[in-house]
Amino acid sequence: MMQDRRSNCGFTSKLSTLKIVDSLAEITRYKDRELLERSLAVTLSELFLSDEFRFYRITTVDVDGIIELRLSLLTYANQGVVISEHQIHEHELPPWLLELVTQAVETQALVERHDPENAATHILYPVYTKHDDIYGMLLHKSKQASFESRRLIYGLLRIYSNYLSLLEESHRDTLTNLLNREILDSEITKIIVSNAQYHDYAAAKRRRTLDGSHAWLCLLDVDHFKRINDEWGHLYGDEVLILLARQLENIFRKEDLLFRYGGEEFVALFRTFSCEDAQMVCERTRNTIAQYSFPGVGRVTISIGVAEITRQPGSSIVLGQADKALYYAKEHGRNQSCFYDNLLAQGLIEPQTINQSKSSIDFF
Ligand SMILES: Nc1nc2c(ncn2[C@@H]2O[C@H](COP(=O)(O)OP(=O)(O)OP(=O)(O)O)[C@@H](O)[C@H]2O)c(=O)[nH]1
Repeated sequence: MMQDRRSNCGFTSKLSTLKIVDSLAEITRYKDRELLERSLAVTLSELFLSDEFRFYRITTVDVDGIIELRLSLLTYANQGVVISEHQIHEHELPPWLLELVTQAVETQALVERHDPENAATHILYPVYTKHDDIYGMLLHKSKQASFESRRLIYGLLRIYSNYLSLLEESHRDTLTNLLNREILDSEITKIIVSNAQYHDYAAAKRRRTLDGSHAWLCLLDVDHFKRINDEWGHLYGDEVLILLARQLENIFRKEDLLFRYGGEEFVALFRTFSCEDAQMVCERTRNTIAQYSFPGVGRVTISIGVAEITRQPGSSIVLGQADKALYYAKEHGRNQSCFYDNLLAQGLIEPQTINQSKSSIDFF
């Protein structure tokens, strides 16, 4: 009986054991989340050759007080062929899928639906974070899904999400729980690489083939932080850093990335549709912090240096440019935000060179 079911789901027991071991090794080979998801999709479609897999990321957005679910397709795999991530809009999704997702979110369990037209079954597996929130959904389309195949996929997804949690933890700063600098470089590089695929970057922006948005790196540094440590002690200094991180999380949007970059330095990566919007974001950040009363310490200000991420030859150049703007802000009164391009256009600073980029950043 067991043998029958196994051959139903398309693999023999010996081969499948080897394949599963290989799959586990493959899934846990990557540190980059996107590669991890890709390898999961490839693995599943190699194990179940005639089936289709789609991996969706689920996010929630607050639209005028109503929480809406948003899906983006991270990977699509069919017979080992993987098609990469793209954002999808709700109207592109069949109504049955939205219904299935809602059911899975409500029941927090695997749900499925028979598709008589294609004589197939759609099985939707929720994927959880370590806090038991639903992080994504795996949609498996199969003509012969068995009990064992469901168990196996469920098990692989658990391994995947446990590994993802470990990875996420290793990317977090232990004091503030923001992202740490280890993955900052790769996040900047991803933006540079995606910009670089356009030969005429400026024209691509005008035509909105780049979705019209600008990507910014904002380097924030606490003013006179040494004085806080000296006057109140390191524990209070640490508390300021923790509270500042929470403030930044409130100010920036969920999709923006926040890092603790050094001792009292933070980085935000965010997108806006115009330079003015970016200036507004930075000023709002600076102002909110300046008005916040840190328990026991009182008012604390920050200085901000900003660089646009375009097609610089490397992440250290972007960081160097933001650092140069930050240095200018510090030297000219602190508690202000300065943009590298504006300072350069006004002749207030010299262009950042590759050699400077290697040495100008402080590490902690
Ligand atoms: N409490 C605490 N202090 C830290 C931490 N990391 C770095 N520091 C301290 O942060 C201080 C940074 O001082 P400086 O680089 O001189 O800068 P600043 O006093 O903020 O002065 P400006 O940046 O010029 O406004 C040093 O005293 C470091 O010891 C940390 O994790 N916790």
